[in-house]
Amino acid sequence: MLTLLLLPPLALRPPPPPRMLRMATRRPPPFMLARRGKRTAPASPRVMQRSATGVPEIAACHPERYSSLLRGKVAHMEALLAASLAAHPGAALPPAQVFESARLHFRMRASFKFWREGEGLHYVMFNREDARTPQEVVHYPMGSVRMNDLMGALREELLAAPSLAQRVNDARFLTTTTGEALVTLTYNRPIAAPCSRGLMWEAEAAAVAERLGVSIIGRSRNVAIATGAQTVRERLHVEGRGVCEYEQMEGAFTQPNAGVCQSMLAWAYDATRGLDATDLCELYCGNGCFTIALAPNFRRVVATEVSKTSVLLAETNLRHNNISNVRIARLSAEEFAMAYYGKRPFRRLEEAGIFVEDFTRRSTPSSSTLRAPGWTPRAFPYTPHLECGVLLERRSLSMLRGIQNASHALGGVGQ
Ligand SMILES: C[S@@+](CC[C@H](N)C(=O)[O-])C[C@H]1O[C@@H](n2cnc3c(N)ncnc32)[C@H](O)[C@@H]1O
Repeated sequence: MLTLLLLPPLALRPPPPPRMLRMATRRPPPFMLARRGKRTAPASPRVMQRSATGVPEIAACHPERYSSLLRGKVAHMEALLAASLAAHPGAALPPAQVFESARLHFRMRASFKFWREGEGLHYVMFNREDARTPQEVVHYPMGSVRMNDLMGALREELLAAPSLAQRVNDARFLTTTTGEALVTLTYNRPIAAPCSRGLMWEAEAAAVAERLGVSIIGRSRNVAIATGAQTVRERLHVEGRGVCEYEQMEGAFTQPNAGVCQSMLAWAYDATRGLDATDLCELYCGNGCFTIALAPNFRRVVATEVSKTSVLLAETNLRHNNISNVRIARLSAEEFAMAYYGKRPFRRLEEAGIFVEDFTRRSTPSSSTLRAPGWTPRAFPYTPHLECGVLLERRSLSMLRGIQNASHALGGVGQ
């Protein structure tokens, strides 16, 4: 049996303080203070912080520190995995394959809040520890070049277009390596009605979208208006596998770092070569990012995903890539486990043409065809996160648990 674990990114930071402690230090809500007869101090006005470079520390890249930060993360992960495997003789950790990220302009998507100061409109971000102090982002060196170009141009357009700027809350950029871009603007006002100056959002947004060469989607309560395509098309070059194409959509998960994603897909493709008599079960398949890259290596693939939008995208992506040996079901991983272990049947599986009994009974044990087990960390540049792919050969379940425990020991996951 093949187990390809793609561990979610791990937050290499100390565990949070115990919950009780945090609750004890929290201020009581204002109504409680009023009832006790105390005065509620007015909240101090929030002031936007600017940095000389236009890049707050939270968004800063430090290319000169990248290599040592990555080495530290890999060493930390190696120590955790080695400790977990120590009780299993013969289960030595093979060397990691490490894929480095571009130092700058590696993120294909990002969102920014808007902040108003007089007539001005600014992109801002907030530190995790201080959600009240907006930090101005003039440039975003982590973001793709296309995103950075768009940020300035969109801001200028918004300042000149009253119906677009009025009560705009945030901007979400989704860009691709092919130069396509989708911009989503969210609003605290109904955008289907004219703005206070009598102008319609859709008309102004369509003109701006054309000038910027993007598609703009506006979202307000219960309404979404698109000026053009609602998806962008990404093309990833996966070494050994060729080009994989993906429709992507704002709001449905996409790998943020396209360059590292290509490396991860190439690693996973290479690690699973020679398994064409084997079936693959993929949980959390998203828009089919790994499914499409790996499908040619397997006889059949069953992929599950909980988000309806992602399932639709994955099905579209299978068609675009001419893949016919994959069935996708909208099922949570927990539901799939229930079906797999015979605890509960799910009509959604049958509707997707997946018969779990058939899948489990006819799967071919594959350990004899496996290449050397391996693992690969990939970095989230300048953050404490690390994402690992691990190829496991089934020897003992307790060893598998050891690796799972290593990830839990890191104090949770984060994206
Ligand atoms: C980090 S994304 C990874 C998606 C995909 N594997 C990729 O690499 O692009 C995790 C995905 O799991 C889905 N998800 C979250 N909780 C889930 C659950 N309990 N069961 C199944 N899917 C879930 C999310 O909708 C999301 O698409």
